[in-house]
Amino acid sequence: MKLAILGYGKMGKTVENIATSRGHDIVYKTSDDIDIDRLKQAEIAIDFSTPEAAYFNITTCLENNIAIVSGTTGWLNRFEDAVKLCKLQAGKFLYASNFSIGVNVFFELNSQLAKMMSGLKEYDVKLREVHHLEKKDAPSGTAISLADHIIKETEYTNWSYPPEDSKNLIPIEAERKAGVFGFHDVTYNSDIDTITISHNAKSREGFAHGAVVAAEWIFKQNDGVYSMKDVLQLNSTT
Ligand SMILES: NC(=O)C1=CN([C@@H]2O[C@H](COP(=O)(O)OP(=O)(O)OC[C@H]3O[C@@H](n4cnc5c(N)ncnc54)[C@H](OP(=O)(O)O)[C@@H]3O)[C@@H](O)[C@H]2O)C=CC1
Ligand SMILES: O=C(O)C1=N[C@H](C(=O)O)C[C@H](O)C1
Repeated sequence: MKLAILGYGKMGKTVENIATSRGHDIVYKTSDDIDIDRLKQAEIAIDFSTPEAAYFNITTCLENNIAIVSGTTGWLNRFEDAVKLCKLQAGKFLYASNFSIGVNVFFELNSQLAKMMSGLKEYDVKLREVHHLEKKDAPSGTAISLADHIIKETEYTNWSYPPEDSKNLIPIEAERKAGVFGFHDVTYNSDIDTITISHNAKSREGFAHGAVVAAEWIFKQNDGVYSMKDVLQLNSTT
């Protein structure tokens, strides 16, 4: 594929390595506003930019008939607008708060655990995420996805960050620590015991590999709005 990389930072560079090793051509990469003529040389774009830039990057791709895969977090208040534009343009758009296979398995586990815990009122749930010091947004997109999946299966109505003491809200704690690529845990606590599930990323490779696999996958699909669930087809009951 002829690939554009929008956001040539830590993730953009990792995507470049993996995409090149899988035989793709990087025809355009930028850490700045898009040059549309150069973007149009690509068949598909992968965006790992900033919360401020992502919506513009995604919509620019859709308006120019370039399939777009985005992993940028912290811009989701505009997600539905991007979906509408994708449908209007008959484009291809895939977003994931986390592209790693392990986290997508963890998402399934989290949903199944939430379903099991939903009737057990003696337990309270809490989420925690730890990331490197350069991360711009908090809480992480992955933590928000985990919270949204729990809300679907339980009577919690929303999440809180910074954590609030409320029965209806899932508290999310965020910590910033040098060298952490991405750690998430979900804990159910009662007076009797504690249940915790966690995921720890050992590098950025899993995120970048998942994004390139998602780009290869969407390249072959008809127009539409897709997620990693569509790409991975994980065998789950949720
Ligand atoms: N979904 C997933 O699996 C993952 C998602 N992420 C998310 O991806 C995003 C990027 O993460 P990371 O690579 O670590 O961050 P970096 O800060 O290392 O990279 C972001 C890059 O975007 C550049 N940038 C700034 N403005 C624009 C613009 N208008 N268009 C294109 N690029 C621009 C920045 O340039 P400059 O430095 O000059 O400002 C920088 O090079 C974050 O939102 C992060 O949460 C990260 C890992 C996995
Ligand atoms: O900024 C990061 O590094 C990461 N961001 C994503 C998020 O916000 O969930 C995914 C991963 O945890 C790494």
